[in-house]
Amino acid sequence: MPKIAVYGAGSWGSALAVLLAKAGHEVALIGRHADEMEEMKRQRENKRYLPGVALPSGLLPTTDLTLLKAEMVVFSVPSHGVREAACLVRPYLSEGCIVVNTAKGMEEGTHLRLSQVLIEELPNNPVAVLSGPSHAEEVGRDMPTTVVVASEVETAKAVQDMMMTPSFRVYTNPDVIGVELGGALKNVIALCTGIAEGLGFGDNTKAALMTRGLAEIARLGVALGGNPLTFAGLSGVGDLIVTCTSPHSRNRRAGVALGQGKALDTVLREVGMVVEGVRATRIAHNLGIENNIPMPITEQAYKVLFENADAKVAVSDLMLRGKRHELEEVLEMNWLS
Ligand SMILES: NC(=O)C1=CN([C@@H]2O[C@H](COP(=O)(O)OP(=O)(O)OC[C@H]3O[C@@H](n4cnc5c(N)ncnc54)[C@H](OP(=O)(O)O)[C@@H]3O)[C@@H](O)[C@H]2O)C=CC1
Ligand SMILES: O=C(CO)COP(=O)(O)O
Repeated sequence: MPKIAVYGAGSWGSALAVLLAKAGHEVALIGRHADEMEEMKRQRENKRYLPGVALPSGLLPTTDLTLLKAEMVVFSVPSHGVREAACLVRPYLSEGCIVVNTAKGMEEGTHLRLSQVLIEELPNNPVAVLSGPSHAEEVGRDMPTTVVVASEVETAKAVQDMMMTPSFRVYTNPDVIGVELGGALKNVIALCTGIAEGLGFGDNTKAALMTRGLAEIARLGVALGGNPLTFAGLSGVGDLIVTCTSPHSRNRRAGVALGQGKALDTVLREVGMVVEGVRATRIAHNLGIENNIPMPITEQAYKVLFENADAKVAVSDLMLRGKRHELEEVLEMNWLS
């Protein structure tokens, strides 16, 4: 069985390492704190990030970077750590080893997608992206899950072969841009549906935010080169649904607390894990302006997060926007032609 290394021992890295080890691979789960990895090795559990999930015997928790010499390296560090992590692991990777990014975000400052960051830093390695509706808590417990891997065809198929199990169904899609942007931008909308929930609004409001949120994700995504149909797939609407509705979602939970009136820094401290939607809101706001793409929901999220706007006023501003045709972009931009 091929050797696989997972770099980043938070919730997602741990769940994927469990999945891959159960599939029969020899897996090194590489974290950055020796004491925590030793404890994980002793307890056979990641008590901080994935409590209640036993680590199978084929999974080695470690800080030993030499174990990155593997056939596939899965990157599971938050988006803001991806470039630093790529530089750190570079000397240890075998040439041709597939690098799979599983973080959902973009790089602040450059506005690069994370696969672009990895390609810049790891030019000798094929890079793939794994995305889709997949909470660590459920993957760690073998609950049926479907995801998508995006890259050039042969790499995507190799990742599909290595990762697919009876409870983890992996589809391929060549549209790397669409898959990555769907995964990064849904976090903004999940924060917003959480805020609506925290304000005491109901399912109509959440469905409105999800549907019109998808419209603006696709609008920006297509302008940046994504395939419109990808946004109707697992990494688009699929991940949007799970993140906006699941009790596991950190973005949704952070939104609920914000809607209840807590301050952003308090909320981030309380969640205690990465809330990618905060950075993604800043990035999407800037990308919308740069590309002249209307992003009304993102715009209001930006005001609430970074300009102290009242969330209730933000919802009301969205409701009072000028009249529009529902399928404006589809008709204007000939998406279906
Ligand atoms: N959790 C989930 O269900 C899913 C998460 N994702 C995505 O995966 C990515 C990681 O999320 P997740 O695992 O949930 O996050 P967590 O907050 O659970 O864990 C983050 C992990 O990354 C480590 N880390 C942070 N910065 C660096 C760095 N620069 N170098 C090395 N390690 C670092 C943290 O270490 P330390 O403890 O030392 O800070 C921690 O182990 C995110 O982009 C998320 O959107 C995607 C699908 C599902
Ligand atoms: O991307 C995810 C599930 O597909 C995880 O979402 P959260 O980061 O909001 O928990």
